[in-house]
Amino acid sequence: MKTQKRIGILTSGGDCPGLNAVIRAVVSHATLTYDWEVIGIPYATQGLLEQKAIALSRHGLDLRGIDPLLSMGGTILGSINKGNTLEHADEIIASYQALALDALIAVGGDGSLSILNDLACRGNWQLVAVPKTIDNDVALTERSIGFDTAVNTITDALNRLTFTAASHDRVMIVEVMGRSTGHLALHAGIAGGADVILLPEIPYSIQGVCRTLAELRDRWAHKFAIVVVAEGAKTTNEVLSCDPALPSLTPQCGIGQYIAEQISRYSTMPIDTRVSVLGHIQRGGIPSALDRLVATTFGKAAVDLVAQGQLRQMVAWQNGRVVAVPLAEVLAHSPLPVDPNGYLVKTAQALGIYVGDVLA
Ligand SMILES: Nc1ncnc2c1ncn2[C@@H]1O[C@H](COP(=O)(O)OP(=O)(O)OP(=O)(O)O)[C@@H](O)[C@H]1O
Ligand SMILES: O=P(O)(O)OC[C@H]1O[C@](O)(CO)[C@@H](O)[C@@H]1O
Ligand SMILES: [Mg+2]
Repeated sequence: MKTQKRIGILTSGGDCPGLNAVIRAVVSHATLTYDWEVIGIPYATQGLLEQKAIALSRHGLDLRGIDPLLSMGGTILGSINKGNTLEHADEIIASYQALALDALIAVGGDGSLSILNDLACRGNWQLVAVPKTIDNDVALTERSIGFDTAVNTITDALNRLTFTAASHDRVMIVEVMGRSTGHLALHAGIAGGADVILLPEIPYSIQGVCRTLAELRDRWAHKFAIVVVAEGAKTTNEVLSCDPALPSLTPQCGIGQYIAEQISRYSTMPIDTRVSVLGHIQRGGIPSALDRLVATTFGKAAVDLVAQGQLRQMVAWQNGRVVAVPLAEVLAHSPLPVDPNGYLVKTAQALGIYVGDVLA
């Protein structure tokens, strides 16, 4: 039996490919299967604060029947990863009632979901969460929307850099995103054939990096190399990853530039380095087939959770299936770090890739 509901959907945190695909799935399933009304809240908590609502319909953005949402990057609803949410918490909580919502589907990463979960607990909202983030650091799910596309983007960049590196016998240092975790660096580094992968979870030493580069050259006549460094990587000495005392670096300098300086300083042989900071290119592009699939199945499952009254749950990808997990448990274990003794790190080491100084 159908029960008329009015549900909201918002996207929060850094944008990523696949957000529009999840919006499409939620709107399709909620309207076609359940005959509910779906409204989009623009700019996450900012839109809630301002009580903004956009009516969403299954073919609302079509042009001559062509549906752009499945393959469009970014989010048509807009997103924020900063703001005055805490200051205006009471007003935001009240907006849920003012907008006459029966439930809210929040698509976000660990930061946003934690904020929204607090608001939901205080306001007794009917909240269902969908994990998205290129960082893949949301716990209890093997996949978050956007990660696969970002890994593909980085891997493509590594392929391109490999041939120019080889042509000039250079060491290419590629700085990638990930905040406090190294999932992006590790996955793309392995897939893109990196020689060195530096992660926040496994401290590195510059001696270890230089030793690897020397061995490549001396033992294998391999005169070029690819170094992938996560933006949050740390040294074994716990020193700041970016040394403001170095003349060419500003306090906000990237770790990629810092590693290049360190290689030049500590390597016993002359090494020509170049640094590429992939930046927000990693958040752009059309979603991969896998991200579209994950987004679509997550969107469908989130609507079903609302229908079943299973609230404060997050949809999750586990063992090739979509399941529901308690949001509080997810947040207690997020951001999820790379396991330094996990199979991916062991695979990288088995192939001779330097991944920092892992303690046995
Ligand atoms: N809706 C929001 N309102 C205000 N601040 C936010 C909001 N969403 C995120 N932030 C801030 O940004 C921080 C980092 O969020 P973060 O970017 O990690 O978002 P996320 O949801 O985890 O997604 P992602 O990690 O993919 O960007 C949060 O801890 C919080 O301080
Ligand atoms: O949009 P901003 O504020 O530049 O955020 C950048 C951060 O967001 C992410 O892209 C996703 O969390 C991180 O990998 C990166 O550190
Ligand atoms: Mg996050």
